[in-house]
Amino acid sequence: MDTKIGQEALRVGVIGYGTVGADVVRALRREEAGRAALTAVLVRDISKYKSTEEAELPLTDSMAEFLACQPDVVVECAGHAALRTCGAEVLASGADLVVVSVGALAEDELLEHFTRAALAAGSRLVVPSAAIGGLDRIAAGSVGQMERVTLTTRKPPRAWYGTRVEQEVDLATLAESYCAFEGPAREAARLFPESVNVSAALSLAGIGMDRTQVRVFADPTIEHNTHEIEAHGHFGSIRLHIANTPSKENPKTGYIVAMSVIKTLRGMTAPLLIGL
Ligand SMILES: NC(=O)C1=CN([C@@H]2O[C@H](COP(=O)(O)OP(=O)(O)OC[C@H]3O[C@@H](n4cnc5c(N)ncnc54)[C@H](O)[C@@H]3O)[C@@H](O)[C@H]2O)C=CC1
Ligand SMILES: O=C([O-])CC(=O)C(=O)O
Repeated sequence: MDTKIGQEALRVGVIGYGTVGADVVRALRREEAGRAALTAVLVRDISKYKSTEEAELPLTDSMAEFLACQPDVVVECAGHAALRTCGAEVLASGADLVVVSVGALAEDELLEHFTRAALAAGSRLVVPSAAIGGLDRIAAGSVGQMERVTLTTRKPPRAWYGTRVEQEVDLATLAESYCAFEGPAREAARLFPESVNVSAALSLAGIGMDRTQVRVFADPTIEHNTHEIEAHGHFGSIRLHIANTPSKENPKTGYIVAMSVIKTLRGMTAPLLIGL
C-alpha cells in the first residue's frame, strides 16, 4: 500500500455511521489512524443524528456532497446494499475504497465492475482482515498449490436474530450447537450477508468462493464470535482459532472490525508495513 504516502494527511470519508462506522469515526477524531483526517460521513437519513457529538461531525446524506470533500480513501461500513450502490462511484472518483461488507463481492459481476472502475481511475479496492485473520499467510500460500481451505464460524444465539437462522430454530431456548449451513463460501456469503463476510474475505485471499468450504453454527455454549480456519497446501498448513468480542451495539459484529480498518488506514501513510 504505497500510493498515499505524501506529506499531507490522508483524507478519509466514511460511509455508514452504525456500529463499525461510529467506532472508525471516533478513532479518526482521536487521531488514532496515523496521518489521516476525517473529511465526511455519508449517512442514509441525516435527521436521525441529533446528539451533541453527532452535531460536530461532517455528516451528509448526499453522495455528491460526500465526494466533493475529495476523500483519498473511503471506508464502507454500511452493508451489502450500500456497497452495491456506492462502490463503483467511489472508485471512479479516484478514491481507494476499504470495504467491510466484503460478502457482497461474492457476486462475480459486482467484483468485476468494481475492479474495472478501480483500474480506469487508478484507485484500489481494499479488503481489510476485519473479523478474521491469517489472510496474509493464506494469500502467500495461494501463490503455490493450495489443497484445501475451510472456515467454521460460530456465534452465540443472540447474534442470529434478524437472520434466516431465527426462522429455523428457537434461539431463546437453543440448548446445543446448531449447524445452520455447510457448503461453499459463495453461498454462505449470500445467505448470511450480515454474518459471514469473513467467508468472502478468506476466499478472496485464497482459493476462491467455490472451493472454500464453510460451516456456520449458532452455539449457546460460547460468548465470543469465533472463526476457525484450516488450510493445507505446498506452503504447509495453518490452523487458526479466532475469538472476537461481540460489540454491545451489534452482537453480530466484533470490536476488532473497526480496529482492523484503523490499522489499514495507518498502513496507507506509514513508512513501515508489517504482515501484509
Ligand atoms: N468483513 C468483516 O469481517 C465484517 C463485516 N461486517 C459488515 O460490516 C457492515 C457494517 O456492520 P455494522 O456496523 O455492525 O452494521 P450496523 O447495522 O450497525 O451499521 C450499518 C450502518 O450503515 C447505515 N447505512 C445503510 N445503508 C446506507 C447507505 N446507503 N448510506 C449510508 N449509510 C447507510 C445504516 O443506517 C447503519 O447505521 C455490515 O455489512 C456487516 O455485515 C461486520 C463484521 C465483520
Ligand atoms: O465475527 C464477526 O465479528 C463478524 C463476522 O463474522 C462477519 O461479519 O463475517
